[in-house]
Amino acid sequence: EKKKKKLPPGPTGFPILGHFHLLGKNPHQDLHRLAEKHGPIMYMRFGSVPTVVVSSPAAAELFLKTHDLIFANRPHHEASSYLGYEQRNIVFGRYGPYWRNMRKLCTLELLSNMKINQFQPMRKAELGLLVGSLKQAAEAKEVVDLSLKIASLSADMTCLMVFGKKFADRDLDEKGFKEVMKETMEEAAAFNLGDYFPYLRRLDLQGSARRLKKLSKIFDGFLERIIDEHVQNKLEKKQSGQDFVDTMMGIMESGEAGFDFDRRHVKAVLLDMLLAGMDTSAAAVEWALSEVIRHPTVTKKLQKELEQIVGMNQMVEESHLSSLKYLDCVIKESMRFHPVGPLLIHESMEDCEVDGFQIPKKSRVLVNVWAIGRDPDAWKDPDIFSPDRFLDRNVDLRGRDFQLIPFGTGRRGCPGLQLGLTMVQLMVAQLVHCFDWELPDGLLASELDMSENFGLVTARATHLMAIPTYRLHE
Ligand code: HEM
Repeated sequence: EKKKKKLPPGPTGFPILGHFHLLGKNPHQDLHRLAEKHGPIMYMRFGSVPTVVVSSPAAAELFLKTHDLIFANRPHHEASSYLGYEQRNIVFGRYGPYWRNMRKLCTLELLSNMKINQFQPMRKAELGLLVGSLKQAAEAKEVVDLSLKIASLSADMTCLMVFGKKFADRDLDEKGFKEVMKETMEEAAAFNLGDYFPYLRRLDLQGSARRLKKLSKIFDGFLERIIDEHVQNKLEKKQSGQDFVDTMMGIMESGEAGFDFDRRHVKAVLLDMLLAGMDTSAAAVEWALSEVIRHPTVTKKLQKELEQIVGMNQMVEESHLSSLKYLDCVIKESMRFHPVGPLLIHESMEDCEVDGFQIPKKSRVLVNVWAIGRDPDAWKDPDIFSPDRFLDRNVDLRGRDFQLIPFGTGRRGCPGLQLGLTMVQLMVAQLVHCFDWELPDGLLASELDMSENFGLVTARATHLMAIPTYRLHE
């Protein structure tokens, strides 16, 4: 009862998500014992699917470390059929040799430290372009749509790495990149009846299959054009370097993969990199900047650190990042407070027993990262944004400490962690170092709307508009 009062409501607006709670009669005394020992765990049935919601660091450790292998599967999701090329991708892929091989391939060819470093000059150039355009806006004292700018920068960086070139907004579809991405994330995140009542799937009562089909057609056409272009360039020997598409096509043509690998697999993994990388990084930057703007003392402290480490005569370089300790605290605090993946969605591969509690095969496990980040037993004053809490506390966000897991952890943890973190740290540092930010229409920083627009898998910040003033010495 005491715990119930202290815990916040869950991210989807479900007041029970943050709590230990059972629907109906409780046949599971073992679950009570488990929850008493490890903190809030909820067990219920959504339709025909047994579902466990885990909302404390200790319980998350049980599912993502102690029993990681058993819970390393992903459940069926309507979006996985359409956007995951029938679960041929990594994000929705079923645990097994194919998923392992694909993940290894992507880590090696795109997400390794060596590959990330290769793209450092590209990130510097792209960020330089953004700073240039913001400088012009600063001279004209214009209001800037920061959300849009950040989303475009993240899209450009991701496309350059994955496809070897940038695209105009309308190249994907007449609605534009950002709009299609937004619709896709919303569909992927939506609660879908068919996932819990399989016999309703064919009726498509919510119309999500129809909408997902339409979206997947847009992406498929776009990816087909990109692959054709790469094939053509290779035939005409027009190409300079080798990008991720060339590498994937090379593996497909050589037959060296050692597992089924055709165009559908190439497209599935290209779409993964686009969908998993672009929106997450942009949302994380948006949240962090919004919090920095809302807290002038945090802005001052961060700017002071940047002045000392980087100096007022130059922009931030990636080589500075490891020395920016307060920046590290700001990003950690922002990810604790606003995880862009508030619920990790896993599935049990077999019947198992977790500390005395029986969990059947194909149960869904939702790790409530949002509630864990606000667990009063793990965090002092969890509802206050305070980066300073990390100054004297060695808490890591890479999956070692279960009270802070914005990238997940274990077998299904984010393989793009290093790339995503680098992009987020660099963008936030640069935008705070080069500019002071003022909100338009005399809006006070404390009045900035921070209401969280949650879906099941992503959380978006509200639109951030602001007026920049350039700070660096010419
Ligand atoms: C700030 C940026 C990012 C955040 C916060 C983030 C967060 C996450 C989270 C929470 C998961 C789910 C983990 C789980 O279910 O246990 C995930 C999975 C994944 N992420 Fe990221 N991510 C980010 C950037 C990226 C980038 C840049 C890429 C690649 C270009 C990427 C690729 C993936 C993939 C492929 C998966 C699926 C892994 C699997 O199912 O095996 N992410 N990410």
